[in-house]
Amino acid sequence: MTDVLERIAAYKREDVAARKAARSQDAIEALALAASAPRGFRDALDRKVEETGRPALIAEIKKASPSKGLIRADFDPPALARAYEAGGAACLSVLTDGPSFQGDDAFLAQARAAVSLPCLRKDFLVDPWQVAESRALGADCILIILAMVDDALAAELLAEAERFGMDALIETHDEIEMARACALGGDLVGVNNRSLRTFEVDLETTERLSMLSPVKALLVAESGIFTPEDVQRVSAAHAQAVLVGESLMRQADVEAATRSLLAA
Ligand SMILES: O=C(O)c1ccccc1NCC(=O)[C@H](O)[C@H](O)COP(=O)(O)O
Repeated sequence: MTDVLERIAAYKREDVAARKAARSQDAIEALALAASAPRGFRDALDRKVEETGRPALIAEIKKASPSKGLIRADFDPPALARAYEAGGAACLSVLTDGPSFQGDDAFLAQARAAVSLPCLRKDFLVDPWQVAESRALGADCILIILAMVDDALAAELLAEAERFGMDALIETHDEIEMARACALGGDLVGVNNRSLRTFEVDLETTERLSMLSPVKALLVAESGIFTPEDVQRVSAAHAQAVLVGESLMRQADVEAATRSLLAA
């Protein structure tokens, strides 16, 4: 039986093939180079940690997910981006995948235009062409999910991100992926507390893997963070940033909820 990650990878490959047929590498590179300059994503996280002495927040704009269905019906990316910025987020993560997350490429540009925060394009990269596309859409950072790509493709995605002046968040979920992240040499490493195959969420994943992360990398704890105590817990395990979606997306007052989450 295929799991959700395999299903997503399969439709992404088809989608990318169609997008590449419509826009050559040269055409997408021209758009990437014409996009407004990248905002330093890792630098913004470093600055926030320095300024507050607490983990920095990557706040996610997420309408729906495969594990939870519809999360927020009243969905306005620019308003959500402004609420996150006012509440103290360091960076944004914007889901652009349509079939599984009800995302849209346009959400990224809309959210980014509303704030001065750097933005991660949260999507599933299976082809280096998507890095130039992400930059063309305005992304400051891409996501490399090691569960979805082999080492050669991960290295290509990372090199493309560097070529376009972007950051790359390298996502891991187990010891083998963390060893692969160390070998890749990126400086922004995430531990996803959610298994993207079973949807099981456990903050112990961050606790287990954090000591294995590359020394020079900033460590991001991703998924399943609902309370200030959860932030404290992953901070005690040396996470310097948290990536939070659902718990903030479900609040009526997103700005106040963001501030409360960071108040610990
Ligand atoms: O969220 C899901 O159900 C999901 C399923 C399959 C692949 C990826 C998935 N989520 C992507 C993420 O990593 C999360 O959106 C992100 O870490 C925020 O998580 P949360 O705070 O738990 O919404």
